[in-house]
Formats: sequence, C-alpha cells, structure tokens
Amino acid sequence: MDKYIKVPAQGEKISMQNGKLVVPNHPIIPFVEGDGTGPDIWRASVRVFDAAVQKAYGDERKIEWMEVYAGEKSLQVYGENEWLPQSTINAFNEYLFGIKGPLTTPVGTGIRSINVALRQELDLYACVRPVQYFDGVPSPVKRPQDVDMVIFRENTEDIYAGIEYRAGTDEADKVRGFLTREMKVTKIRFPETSSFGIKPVSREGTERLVRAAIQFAIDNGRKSVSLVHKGNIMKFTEGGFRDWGYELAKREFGGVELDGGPWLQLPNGIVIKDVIADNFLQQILLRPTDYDVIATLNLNGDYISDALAAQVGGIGIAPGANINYVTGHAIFEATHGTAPKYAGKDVINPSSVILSGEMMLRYMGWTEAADLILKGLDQTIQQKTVTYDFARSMEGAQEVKTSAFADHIIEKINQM
Ligand SMILES: NC(=O)C1=CN([C@@H]2O[C@H](COP(=O)(O)OP(=O)(O)OC[C@H]3O[C@@H](n4cnc5c(N)ncnc54)[C@H](OP(=O)(O)O)[C@@H]3O)[C@@H](O)[C@H]2O)C=CC1
Ligand SMILES: O=C(O)CCC(=O)C(=O)O
Ligand SMILES: [Mg+2]
Repeated sequence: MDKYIKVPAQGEKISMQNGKLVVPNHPIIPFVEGDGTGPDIWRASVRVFDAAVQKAYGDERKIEWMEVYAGEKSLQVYGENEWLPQSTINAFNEYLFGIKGPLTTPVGTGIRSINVALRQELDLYACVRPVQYFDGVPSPVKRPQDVDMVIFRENTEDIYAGIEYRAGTDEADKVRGFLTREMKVTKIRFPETSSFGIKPVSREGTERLVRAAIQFAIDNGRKSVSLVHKGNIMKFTEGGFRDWGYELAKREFGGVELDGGPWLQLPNGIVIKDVIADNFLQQILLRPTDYDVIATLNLNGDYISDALAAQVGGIGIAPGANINYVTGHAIFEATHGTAPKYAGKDVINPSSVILSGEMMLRYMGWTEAADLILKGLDQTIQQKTVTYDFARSMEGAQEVKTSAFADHIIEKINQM
C-alpha cells in the first residue's frame, strides 16, 4: 500500500486456502468510486450493503471498506497520467475481492480502457452477468419474465485485448507488410489506409471460461449452456471457441452427443449447445426461454450484456462480476458505464451496483445479507418508487433520486 490508501485499522484479508474462499467476519474490501455517475451510485450503494450486513448479522460481521483509486479521481490523488496506480492493482490482488464503479474510456484516442486493464492485470477471465427480471420493472418486451440467463463472457482475449495498429503508422505498415508479403494475403481491400486489429482466441482461454460456465450450470441446477459465436465467418477464433467448448464438455463433464451432435447432454441432463451470434440476438427476443447459461467471447459478450439487460428494463439494473475461479480474485462492477450526462445530479439508478454487491455477498457466502438486498430492492420497485429510467415508462411511479431510492431499500431491509 502507499500513503494515499488508508488501510482500515480493523479487519482482515479474504483469502483462498486449498481452493476454498476464507472470509473473515470483518473483511477489508477495496473499492473504486468510479467516474461520472460513479460517486452518486457508490454513496447510495454502500449504505445499502452496510444496512443489509448489519440487519443480517448485527455487530458480528461488518465490511471494512478501503478506498483505492483509478480513473479521474486517481489523477487528482496521484497526479498526471496515474490512471491506474500500481498500488490499486496490488490492493485488489492482496485483498482478493473488490468492487468498482464505471471508469471512462475515450473513443478513438487517449488511454486504453482501465476497466479492461484491471481484468487483464488480475487475470479475471470470466465476466459473469446474470440477467433476471424484477416484477414491475418496465420493459420493451411482452414477457420480460421469460428472460432468466447468466452470461459468461470471456474477459481477457479477443479483439477486446486492444492489440491494434492505427492506419498510416509505421506499426500498421509493418503489419500490412507481414500480411501481404509473408502471409501472401490478398484480401485487404484498401491496404494503404487500413488500421489493423488482432483477435487472439486460445484453447486455454476458451476452456477455462466454458469450464466455469458449465460448472455454474451444474451447481445452480440450470438447463443448458449455449456457446454463442460467429464461427461460420471467423472459423479459427470463434469457430475454435465452439469446438474447444464442445470438446471440453465431452472430456471433463461426460457430455454425449444428442441425435448425432454437435449438441451434447451431460449425465445430469444439462444440454450443451451452440448458436451463431446474429441468430442468437433475434432468438433472445423471440424465444428467450430457450436460453439459460451463455458462454461467449469477449466482444460478443459485451454486446449481448447490454441487449439482454434492455429486455429486463435496461442497464440501470444489470450487475456483474469479473472472476478468476482458480485464484479466487474477483472485482464486482455494473454492466453500464459512467453515464456522464447525469454525473453529480443524484438521479441515476444505483440498482446495477447494488446488485453487483449482492453478487459479492453471495460469493462470500453471506447469503442472508444478499437475500435482504434482493428483497429490499424488489419491494421498492413493486411499490413503484423508482429512479428516472424506470419512472419514464412506469405508470403511477413515484420518481426519486439515487440517494432516496437507497433510503427506501434500507427502510425495507430494516423492516424485515
Ligand atoms: N465497466 C465500465 O467501467 C464501463 C465503462 N464504460 C464507459 O462509460 C462511458 C460512457 O459510455 P456510454 O456508451 O455512454 O454508456 P453508459 O452505460 O455510460 O450509458 C449509456 C446510457 O445508458 C443508460 N444508463 C447507464 N447507466 C445507467 C444507470 N445506472 N441507470 C439508468 N440508466 C443508465 C443511460 O440512458 P438514458 O440516456 O436513456 O438515460 C445512459 O445515457 C464510456 O467512456 C465507456 O467507455 C462503458 C461501459 C462499462
Ligand atoms: O471499458 C470500457 O470503457 C467499456 C467496457 C464495457 O463496455 C464492458 O466491459 O461491458
Ligand atoms: Mg459494455
């Protein structure tokens, strides 16, 4: 740690021992507030987490929060160009768990994503994003209650890894020269003015992600795991993902071919299937009940996360976690970004971060506190006390600010 990070006097580290998480009663958990609407959301969410833990366990358990810095606040604290200080990475590494608000990434220029950098630095290979419907939430589809999926998005590879060369630079010229001269590629339509991006997808990366998705399906009694890919066009990367996924399901989970394959069935009945990504995006609107656990590559997972979130009310209620199931490291964060036009207005919906905290508590084994959050949020929405995003299409809604929305959830928790 350094002079900017105040380690709480009380509290202990969460650790992984013999493959099992060991969570003390007073765990120290690092958090990053985030940019844009991040501070408004964090201020509201942390009060909900503390209230749920207090109600569930009294003084026996308490989270000791430790602020660490990334993004714009980090520039204020650490100085110029310190978007992601090494101490922040070290803290997430050492304390195993963390929770963060969204961080800004400029388009087309400037720094590469700090969010992605954290996932890569800590090798948080699974981005887990559950998509479930809360009764009463306004939705653009007729039967939002039919959507109950958990997305497992590969989090460290693919075009998302940021290996890119800008048109007109020496690097792009070198890549073009290699492709055209050494690899004899003739299919680059406008070679002189092309930027180039590289899409690494590996067997190891695929296997660990698909393994986590199948294990989750088994542990949670889910019906199927769908490998979502564009393997008809990108045969070796996305097609590789599909083939390696099926092979793993056979080899490690005893999958046997259904009607001559390629679909498989595991001994416990779970079906492993695959679907091409464009078709998947229309089917989740038309037949969402056909899908359950989703395993997909990084960029597909990014698009699918926001699209599915919209079906259950939007990215105001879309939680997530970045997890390495082997080391136990995890950073919990919402699916949405900084929503900068609402920054500092105390109007944004904090549900995505609140539900990300709920996931964290459940992952810690503090299920009583997690359940209280779910019930408190559910009751608040059913009472039609909601933030602007839900209020704009909910008849008879009482529109409240971010902070007041949290107050209502806490009130419900305290009444339970
Ligand atoms: N993990 C991370 O930290 C992420 C960071 N980002 C970054 O965030 C920045 C902004 O990205 P942008 O593409 O605008 O996407 P955002 O997710 O920030 O916002 C897009 C729109 O989604 C709605 N929205 C987002 N969050 C909420 C919320 N909590 N409650 C209610 N509605 C919400 C708003 O819609 P409306 O206008 O209809 O009210 C908002 O204008 C970029 O720099 C991007 O890179 C993006 C995604 C993830
Ligand atoms: O890092 C970013 O700015 C965007 C990331 C994103 O959209 C996501 O991970 O879902
Ligand atoms: Mg995204």
